[in-house]
Amino acid sequence: MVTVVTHPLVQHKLTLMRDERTGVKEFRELAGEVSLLLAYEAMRDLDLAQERLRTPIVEDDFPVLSGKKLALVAILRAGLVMTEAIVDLVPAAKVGHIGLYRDPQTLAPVAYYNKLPADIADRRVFVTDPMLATGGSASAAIRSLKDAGAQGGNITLMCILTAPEGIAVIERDHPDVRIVTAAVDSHLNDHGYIVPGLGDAGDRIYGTK
Ligand SMILES: O=P(O)(O)OC[C@H]1O[C@H](OP(=O)(O)OP(=O)(O)O)[C@H](O)[C@@H]1O
Ligand SMILES: O=c1cc[nH]c(=O)[nH]1
Ligand SMILES: [Mg+2]
Repeated sequence: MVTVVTHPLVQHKLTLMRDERTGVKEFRELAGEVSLLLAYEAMRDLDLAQERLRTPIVEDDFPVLSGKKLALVAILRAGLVMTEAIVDLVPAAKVGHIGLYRDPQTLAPVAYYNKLPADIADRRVFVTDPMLATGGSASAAIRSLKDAGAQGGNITLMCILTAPEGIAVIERDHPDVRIVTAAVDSHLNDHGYIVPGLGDAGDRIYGTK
């Protein structure tokens, strides 16, 4: 299932990210802001329980988060900027890291790091990567989460921008995983970049080009 967050704030900030004139500092800030807004939607169905407490006025029951604990899992490098923003919203979440880069020739994901919370199987997992292009990186990351015991139904993939090709790969490989994104763009170009896209997210976040 794909959820596109059409909120005007998200769409406006995404347009600023697409603009080639947007510099590193602003791009990084925008990526964090959009991530928070995507998290607001992605976490809409978190369980609540009633807790009894006293306000300064009366005693009553009030909602608190309950149910499964959360994990945020960043696909390095670019996904880091998303988890770092979102963890402020859910400070009790544990954070995992999956290091993958996309081989520029073959576009296949190359794994170089994996550190996940030991109890990942018992958590709701929010995987972050700004870009879902061919889908190879996200599919491999979700595979390693499932190998570590996470259930597909407990995994949400959060991407700022997606391509139809990447969505098709996730729906084929991991039909039980939900995708939350700000936009589904037109297609991939011959180099596997999203069109119209926003360029190379990692390079724009870290200024490496
Ligand atoms: O869907 P795919 O075709 O796999 O492409 C998307 C991947 O490419 C980018 O990472 P990149 O390989 O540039 O690594 P980086 O984050 O370290 O820059 C992006 O952040 C995704 O992880
Ligand atoms: O358009 C794209 C595709 C893959 N990775 C990016 O950062 N951008
Ligand atoms: Mg990159």
